[in-house]
Amino acid sequence: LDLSDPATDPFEVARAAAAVIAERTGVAQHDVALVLGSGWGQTGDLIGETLATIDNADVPGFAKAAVAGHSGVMRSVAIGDTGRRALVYGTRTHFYEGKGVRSVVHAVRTAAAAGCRTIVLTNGCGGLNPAWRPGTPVLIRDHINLTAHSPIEGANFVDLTDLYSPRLRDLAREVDADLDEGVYVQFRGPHYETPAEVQMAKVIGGDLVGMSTSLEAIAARQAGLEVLGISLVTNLAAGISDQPLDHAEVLEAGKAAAERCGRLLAAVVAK
Ligand SMILES: Nc1nc2[nH]c(I)nc2c(=O)[nH]1
Repeated sequence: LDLSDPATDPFEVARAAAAVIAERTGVAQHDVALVLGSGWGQTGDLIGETLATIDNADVPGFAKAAVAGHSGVMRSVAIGDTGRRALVYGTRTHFYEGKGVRSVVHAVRTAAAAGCRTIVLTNGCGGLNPAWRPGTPVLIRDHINLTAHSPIEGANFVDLTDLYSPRLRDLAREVDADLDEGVYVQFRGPHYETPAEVQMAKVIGGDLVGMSTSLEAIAARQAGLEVLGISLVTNLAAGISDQPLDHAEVLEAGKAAAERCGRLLAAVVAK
């Protein structure tokens, strides 16, 4: 079940992962999956009671997070008293880790194999709109994938119209009417963009720059999941303000926004 072996069927690894999740959580089906990006780490707790915690290393296809401070676990969380379950991933595999696109989207495929019909992809990102101060959550309306890669293998021409569900975006705005929307541009990373690259992103229609999410969203569409994407602007993208990027500022902004983001996630997921 080695995802890096071309002979392996990645969907078979996802089914094996879902079987471990069902066995360890005691439920055959989860309903909504959440990927918590930078700054979203603590928001999962506001969704409901954690009923099981599984170490990523115990689940086929997942690697133990190497990054200090990132939890290498996934959690089965009761969604309020709806009787439904959320599968909450505490960390994600970024494309820049060089583990291959299959690893980047494995959590998405596992969520679908575990029965989820919806996935909420969150991330931390840079904002191109100066009105979006650090700590502002922004709904993703569409994306521009600059990775030059796709998770889809073979002549499988998946349509990506309305990839970011208008229905779920409306639901989110019912919860928080002030939410703005924007186009998310995925760069490979791990370096931040130059000011010139940020201006390019702006010229081609981008509002947010990040290093995740678009490949996961494409895989989610292929798996038939309804997708909601929410970015947390943790910094102004390079060159938008004359200040250099500071990762400490990024993490600080994420923590400050956790309350608003947690309430938003909890309410959307419960609908
Ligand atoms: N590409 C890119 N990714 C990011 N992630 C975070 I947090 N901030 C940024 C940013 O400014 N650019």
